[in-house]
Parts: sequence; structure tokens; C-alpha cells
Amino acid sequence: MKTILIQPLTVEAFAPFGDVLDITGAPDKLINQGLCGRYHDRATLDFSDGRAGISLFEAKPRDLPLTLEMVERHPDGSQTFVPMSFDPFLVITAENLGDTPGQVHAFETRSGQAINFHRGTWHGVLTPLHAPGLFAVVDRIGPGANLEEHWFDTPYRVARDV
Ligand SMILES: NC(=O)N[C@@H](O)C(=O)O
Ligand code: NI
Repeated sequence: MKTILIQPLTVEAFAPFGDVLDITGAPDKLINQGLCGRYHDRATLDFSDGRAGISLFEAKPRDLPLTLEMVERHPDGSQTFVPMSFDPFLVITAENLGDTPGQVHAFETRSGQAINFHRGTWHGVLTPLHAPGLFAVVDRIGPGANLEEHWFDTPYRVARDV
């Protein structure tokens, strides 16, 4: 089994796949009489033939190393995961190779980071590393499955070391 080494999530490394939302640096705006910093409009939300919806996910935490059997993508919409805890979580993506997944990447968030997968990005399903795996999820509500799955012939091992 090939090992995918987990790397820290950065804006730059994740840029081909989506957006990282965090409060790094100064806020874009100070609001509420200066008592709140607004980090404004930090994700590209993109939906076709449907609308944005907010759902709550309670996902089981996974142990590492993780056996990655599949990735999926949503051709009709982006998908945002906002943790409702301060625990880091695992974010798995794959490059697009023609119409199938290519190189797989694994990132670990820092406390307080959220992510938005761009529409059509290959990704692993929501993968908490700690309980409660409680997340607010913004994604497309509309007709059809909006889901393509790719099951690997040989699973990957996702880990912090080889
Ligand atoms: N199926 C579903 O709602 N969630 C997945 O898309 C996921 O990325 O976890
Ligand atoms: Ni998804």
C-alpha cells in the first residue's frame, strides 16, 4: 500500500483544491463598533441547478494510519466544512487526471481552520480525528446525486510517517 504523508494545511498547498478559512492576519473589516473582526467572503461558493444549504454532520473520528479506499467529487457544487470544535481534522484531496483522480494529498488543519472544496474537486469524505466530529456543512441542495465516487484498485495508507 502506498503511503500518503499528512502535511500541514496551508492556503498555498490547498489552493488547487479549494479555500482555507481562518483568522490569520488582520481582519478585512472591523464591525460591531470595533468589537468584531470580519474575515470577509473567504470562500468560493458555486452551485448549479440548486441552492446553498447548511447541514450539521456528526462524523465518527478516524484513527491513523487511515486506509483510503475512495475519493469523491461533487460536479454541481462546492462543499464547505466548518468544524464546531477546536480539533484539527484530516482533509484529503486528489488532483484531477483527465477524468479520474491523480496524485492524492492529505492535510491536517490547525485548530480554528475550516475548508471549502471547490466544485468538482476530488476529496476524501469528512474525516475527523477527534470526537465530537461535529461540523457545519455548506453544500448544494438540489436535484440529482451531485456525487461521483472513485474507488481505488489498491487503497492508500494515509499517515504521519512512512
Ligand atoms: N455525502 C455527504 O454529504 N458528504 C460527503 O460529500 C463528504 O464529503 O463528506
Ligand atoms: Ni463531499
